[in-house]
Amino acid sequence: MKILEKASAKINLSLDVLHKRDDGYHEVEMIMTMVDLADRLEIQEQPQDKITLSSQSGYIPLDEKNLAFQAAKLIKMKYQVRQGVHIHIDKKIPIAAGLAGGSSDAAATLRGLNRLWGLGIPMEELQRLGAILGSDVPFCIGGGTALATGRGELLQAIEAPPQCWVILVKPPINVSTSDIYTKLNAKQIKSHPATEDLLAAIRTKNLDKLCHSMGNVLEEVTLGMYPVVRQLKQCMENLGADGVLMSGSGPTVFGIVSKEVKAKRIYNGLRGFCKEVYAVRMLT
Ligand SMILES: C[C@@](CO)(OP(=O)(O)O)[C@H](O)COP(=O)(O)OP(=O)(O)OC[C@H]1O[C@@H](n2ccc(N)nc2=O)[C@H](O)[C@@H]1O
Ligand SMILES: Nc1ncnc2c1ncn2[C@@H]1O[C@H](COP(=O)(O)OP(=O)(O)O)[C@@H](O)[C@H]1O
Repeated sequence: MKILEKASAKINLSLDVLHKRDDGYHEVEMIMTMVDLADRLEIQEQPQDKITLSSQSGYIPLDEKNLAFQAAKLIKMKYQVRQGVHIHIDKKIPIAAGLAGGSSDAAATLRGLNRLWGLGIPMEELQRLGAILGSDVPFCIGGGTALATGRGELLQAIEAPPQCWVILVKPPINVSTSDIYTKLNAKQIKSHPATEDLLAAIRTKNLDKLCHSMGNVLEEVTLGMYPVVRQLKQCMENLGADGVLMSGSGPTVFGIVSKEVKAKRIYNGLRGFCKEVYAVRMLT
């Protein structure tokens, strides 16, 4: 049997850090949502009791380092499954981009293997398993739009934002999430995002207010280290995006617009600067 799973990219409409915890993680408050840019996973039984991976992308590990491999290993171990599986990842989400590509592949693997092996694991339990693999994995399991707290694994589902276009641009650099969090001084954050205003904007489907309430405290660190990210933000603003923000720890910058024609204009404008540009719908 072959199972197909879609692993969508996420963006952070807001990312606030409240403090650094004793376990080394940061206590966050984030509003996350999915966009229509996705990897596709084919999950298939194989006769031998082992986990194997393949991908058309030459840029992701195909061994234990891959988060999809780790997800398969975890679920096999927890539920004592003695069957093998082959996972093919059709990679479309840029890597180490702040778009949770690896986390979403891990989430899709957990969902897919739950189906393939008929394990009947409820969503909340899958999310608890996901949290072992990474802070973003629980959100990627359920998708939708959520307010995430704790280290990102505590989720409260909220309404979808109003319909809009999202233009994503990723400069040709890879950013390590761990590096960015290490360099952040949680006690000296200059400006915190207006999370309450953003929640209200989403609730009332007010796209203009949404665009003006977005914020990400990790920008301070990433923009300081990589000036190209600041330049791309400026460029996206100059091209007329209604709201512009860096996603997660970066380096992807996204712009929000309501009209397709404007999305296309910004997309074309950015293609002159960067190879990795996407114009996609927000998944509502
Ligand atoms: C920043 C965010 C925002 O959505 O996304 P990305 O930029 O990675 O997409 C996430 O919090 C990333 O989640 P994820 O990529 O799953 O991170 P994890 O594997 O759990 O952690 C990677 C490293 O980041 C740091 N980390 C992560 C989450 C958190 N709340 N506090 C932290 O300090 C820790 O140093 C950890 O070792
Ligand atoms: N399935 C996967 N897809 C992408 N990257 C992966 C995957 N598994 C492991 N990784 C590794 O995880 C790191 C972060 O990748 P990714 O999840 O794309 O970052 P981000 O969460 O910042 O978008 C990369 O160094 C990459 O090598």
